[in-house]
Amino acid sequence: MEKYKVAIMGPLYPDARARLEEVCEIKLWDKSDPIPRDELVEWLADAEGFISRGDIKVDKDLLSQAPQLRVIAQSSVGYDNIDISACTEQAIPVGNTPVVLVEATADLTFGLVLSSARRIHEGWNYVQEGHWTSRRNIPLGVDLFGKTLGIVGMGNIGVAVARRAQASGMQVIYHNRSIRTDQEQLAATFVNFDQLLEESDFIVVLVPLSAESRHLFGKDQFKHMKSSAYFINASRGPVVDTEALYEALVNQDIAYAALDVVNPEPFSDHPLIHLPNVLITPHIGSATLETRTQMGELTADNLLAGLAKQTLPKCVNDEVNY
Ligand SMILES: NC(=O)c1ccc[n+]([C@@H]2O[C@H](COP(=O)([O-])OP(=O)(O)OC[C@H]3O[C@@H](n4cnc5c(N)ncnc54)[C@H](O)[C@@H]3O)[C@@H](O)[C@H]2O)c1
Ligand SMILES: O=C(O)[C@H](O)CO
Repeated sequence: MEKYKVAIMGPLYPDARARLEEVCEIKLWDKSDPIPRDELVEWLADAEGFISRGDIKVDKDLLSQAPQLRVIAQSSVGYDNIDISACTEQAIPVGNTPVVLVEATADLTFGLVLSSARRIHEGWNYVQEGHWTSRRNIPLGVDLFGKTLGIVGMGNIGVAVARRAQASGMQVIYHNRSIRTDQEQLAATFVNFDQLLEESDFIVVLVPLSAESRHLFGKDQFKHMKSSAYFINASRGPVVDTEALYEALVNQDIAYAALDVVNPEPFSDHPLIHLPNVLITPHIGSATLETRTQMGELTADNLLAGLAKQTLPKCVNDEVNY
């Protein structure tokens, strides 16, 4: 049997790789920098399947140069880098990896809440730098118990973060596109956006990036928050206006920011990094061995289903899912 031609933006985990190699002729880009656009265009000229990556823009122009393409899969739940309507127009189903990454991402997100509130990383730096001699004088942290956590984007990961917060004795309020039908069971209260900004001691952001959510958090929103508020973003960097966040932290309009995602990524020379009231991790929400392995498997399942013109297990544009 002739093998399917596929272009894959790595990493590609060993189990998924073995399955794909059985039926696919693979071109694999496994460098951490994104593939140059002209090289990608060349790769896609005869590709039937494509595993894309969040740092690659999949737009109309790219799709128009990929005449054989019949499925795109991506190892992430977010797909803001892909023009979904252009894919739908070309009858290309797009597979993503929701659900399998929920618990790992919720752990990291709540880890940011906990680490920033209790200054865990600062404590470790203090010990490592040899300052723990007789007395400790690092800034005091704050309790989680009895505080209010506001979640913006109460989807799969938001709900899993709420469970963790409730176990620590926090009250949970949330703002979402719509009131959740299971909110009684979640023991969380829907509030409007302004109310959430005003009442939360900790704000966790977990909305997908869209035209509506781009710069959802800017100068006015930070001014609306408590000056003691902790702001945690684990969604996408552009949901926040980075310069406005920097100003809010410098002016102490808010107390602290903990970010797993920033704009731009990678992020190595912005003054935000040098503020004392910031904690940044390099977009590692789902980065555990078990979870990344499952994401790799689901991505392979989506790709293989699309190549075989079958229904994708997880499809973003269901209308073209055969
Ligand atoms: N940091 C990481 O490594 C990491 C890992 C996984 C997901 N994410 C990000 O987290 C996002 C959420 O993932 P999920 O699995 O919970 O998705 P989900 O679709 O289950 O939940 C998203 C929720 O946000 C709500 N929403 C959408 N737009 C909104 C808006 N403008 N205002 C308020 N609510 C809005 C939706 O109604 C939904 O309930 C992803 O889209 C991705 O960008 C980041
Ligand atoms: O959307 C996701 O799944 C994560 O951000 C991984 O990129």
